[in-house]
Amino acid sequence: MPTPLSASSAPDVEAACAAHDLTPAEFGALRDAAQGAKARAYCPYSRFRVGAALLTRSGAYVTGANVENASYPVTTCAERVAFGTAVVAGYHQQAQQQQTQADGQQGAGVGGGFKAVAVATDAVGPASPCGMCRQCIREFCDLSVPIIMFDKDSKFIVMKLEELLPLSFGPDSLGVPDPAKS
Ligand SMILES: O=c1ccn([C@H]2C[C@H](O)[C@@H](CO)O2)c(=O)[nH]1
Repeated sequence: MPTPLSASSAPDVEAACAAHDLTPAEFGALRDAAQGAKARAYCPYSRFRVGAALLTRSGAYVTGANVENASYPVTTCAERVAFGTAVVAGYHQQAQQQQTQADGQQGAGVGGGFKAVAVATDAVGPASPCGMCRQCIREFCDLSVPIIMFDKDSKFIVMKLEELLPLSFGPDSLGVPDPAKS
């Protein structure tokens, strides 16, 4: 995690929801899911717990926590655990929904991409996703998707992906269909 951001200008929940097309219920559920996932973190080396929660456009919540390793670089961040889980469940693109249904599996609630990302830590002041995680989010989310960052006291900051990762490189840069737009 980079240096915690200042939460002094944190907007209140209602204003944040209005600005980012979320309901207060969704906002609360994202916070609870991210903080719940944080409690599952496996981080015996850093002791820095991180939880992530994704709200899918179909209304599901998918979570992840950081999973560390004695070989430090093998560690996976909470955000990337959450996206990996979501991809396997088929939430990342509309095309996956069709494929999943074609495979004869449960299609309900699957597909459609993501509406918001939340990250929770025990830091004083919200901490923001690392560069690698920003790039991972970029793979699957619209640039307008809000990233909500909660600190240990649930103080938060919300920023759009395009603010956290300007001039980003993504699937479209390689001429590949963008999962967030399919
Ligand atoms: O965006 C980030 C940045 C860091 N971490 C984790 C990795 C490691 O376990 C711990 C300290 O870097 O925090 C995350 O989960 N997400």
